[in-house]
Amino acid sequence: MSYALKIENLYFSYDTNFSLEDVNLQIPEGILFGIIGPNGSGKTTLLSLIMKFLKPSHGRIEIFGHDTRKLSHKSLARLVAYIAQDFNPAYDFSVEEIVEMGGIARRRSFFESVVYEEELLRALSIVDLVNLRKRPFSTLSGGQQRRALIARAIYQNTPVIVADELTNHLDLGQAIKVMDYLKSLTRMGKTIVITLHDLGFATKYCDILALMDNGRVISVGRPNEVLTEETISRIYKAKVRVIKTSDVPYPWVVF
Ligand SMILES: Nc1ncnc2c1ncn2[C@@H]1O[C@H](COP(=O)(O)OP(=O)(O)OP(=O)(O)O)[C@@H](O)[C@H]1O
Repeated sequence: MSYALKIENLYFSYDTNFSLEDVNLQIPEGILFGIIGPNGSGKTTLLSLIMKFLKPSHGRIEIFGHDTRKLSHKSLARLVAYIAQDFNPAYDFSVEEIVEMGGIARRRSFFESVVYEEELLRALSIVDLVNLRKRPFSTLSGGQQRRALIARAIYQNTPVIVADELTNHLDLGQAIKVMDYLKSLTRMGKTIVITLHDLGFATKYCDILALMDNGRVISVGRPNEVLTEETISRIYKAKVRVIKTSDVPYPWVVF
């Protein structure tokens, strides 16, 4: 099997008393991989280590066989596009200017300025934003802004997209749209790694889930393997029922 990401024996500590300990993950190519876990369990920290915003104290991360310690930030940006939890541009860029920012890693030099018009349109059309391309990004709704950031990641043209809580604060319809777009990208062969809080979205959309708690990955597998009543109750300290019916192909978490 071809792995997009391999994380081996990863350790990291902040100056506070939080540590990420012995994280091991193998993420196959072309899937939607969800990282779930309670607040403060270390999801964003793990993404920050993948993106080299933080340096592990021990262990290694490989992306398509490349040890990220040996990759320059530009080389990493050709393999992985990152969508952060909050994105507030300092200037009033238009939607298409925001999307074009994904092209920076593709430039041969800082001064080269090439816009791949066809690819730009394709990225915008995948997320249904072509008609809003000239609008200031700041005037879009929360859901449209997330879609523009997905378009930027598509335009960056990387095999892997990492996204932190992309559906937070979105209404149900917008959140479904965003997840549908991400799912459609896996069908184009991209590997998507996303953190999520909503277990309903996690079970419906993710091919594989990793459940984190207190800096450790405590379970990895298909949603129905990871999200058992016992595990959710223990880790989230919430009494739930997990319902499996023949007419819905994924488990329902109800409370
Ligand atoms: N820059 C930092 N310095 C010190 N401690 C930090 C820093 N960033 C995060 N932490 C701590 O590390 C722990 C894990 O935080 P992290 O943001 O990775 O969790 P998370 O699972 O993404 O949480 P949430 O679901 O609330 O976003 C928390 O206890 C947090 O307070």
